[in-house]
Amino acid sequence: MGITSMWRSSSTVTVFVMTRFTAVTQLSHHGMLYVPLGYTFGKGMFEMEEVKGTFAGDGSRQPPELELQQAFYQETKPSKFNRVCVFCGSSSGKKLSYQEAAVELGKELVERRIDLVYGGGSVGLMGLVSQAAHDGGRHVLGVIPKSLVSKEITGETVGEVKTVSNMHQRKAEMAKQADAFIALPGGYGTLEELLEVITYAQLGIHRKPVGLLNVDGYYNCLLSFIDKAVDEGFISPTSRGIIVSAPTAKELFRKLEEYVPEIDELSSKLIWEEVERPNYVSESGVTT
Ligand SMILES: CC(C)=CCNc1ncnc2c1ncn2[C@@H]1O[C@H](COP(=O)(O)O)[C@@H](O)[C@H]1O
Repeated sequence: MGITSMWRSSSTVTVFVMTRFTAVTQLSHHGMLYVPLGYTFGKGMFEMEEVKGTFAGDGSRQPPELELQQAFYQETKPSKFNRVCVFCGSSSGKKLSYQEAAVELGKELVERRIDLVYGGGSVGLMGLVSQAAHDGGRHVLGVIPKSLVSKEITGETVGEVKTVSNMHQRKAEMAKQADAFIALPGGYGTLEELLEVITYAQLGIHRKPVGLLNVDGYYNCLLSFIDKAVDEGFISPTSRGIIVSAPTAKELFRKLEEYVPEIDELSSKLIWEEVERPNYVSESGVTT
């Protein structure tokens, strides 16, 4: 049996959320699984007029069309991620393969019904990945510091634009919005964003997967350097495992979907105040 919509028990959001949390433990106690539908189903998920999820043993009550659609959508959701953050070059790079990989990644987001958050604008690989995701009907969120917002600097952002005060806020906002991170080829900006999310994962501040799209071996030198740092005792083998890499978007997603975070024993004992990790707590309040 599936419960295809959660119920509203109170006019206050806090009590509503608490009701949902306590309900989940009740359902588990009775051996039932709670699989969220996700906002991507659209307005149909907010339909409250009709009672759903009750089935008469004699077959006298059959599920309505909307309920069947919800169940189908839920069962066929091709990814556990709802929104992925992509870091990539504000330049296009010299090889066509980098540009093709950016478009390919955008199309993979579409195929897996995953939305995109990125640094905004239309320059370089950033423009290609966002355009491909947008063309395929995904929600695209570009987060731009106000100093870069001018179209002469970063071009036009497809989809929604969120303007923030500075580069720090941009990273915080992108991280908060995403369930996972992927780096395409890029320069200093891409490396800086990538290394921050790896460092934060190492410290146990978040548990979101981090993927490196190693197009045409672009990141081979970086990966070799990181292996050297492991050999020389500066990065633990456990922390080496934070970086998931693959040459194609498809393979990378397969690995990211299976990724199970492992944190060094010392880091797992650290307690981070919410104020130190606001950027990794999603809107729903659930830290991943
Ligand atoms: C003045 C100027 C060069 C503007 C164009 N430059 C940019 N436009 C948009 N995002 C950027 C820009 N530079 C760095 N970023 C951020 O850093 C990454 C790209 O930097 P890079 O090109 O790899 O190093 C992106 O993920 C983005 O979040």
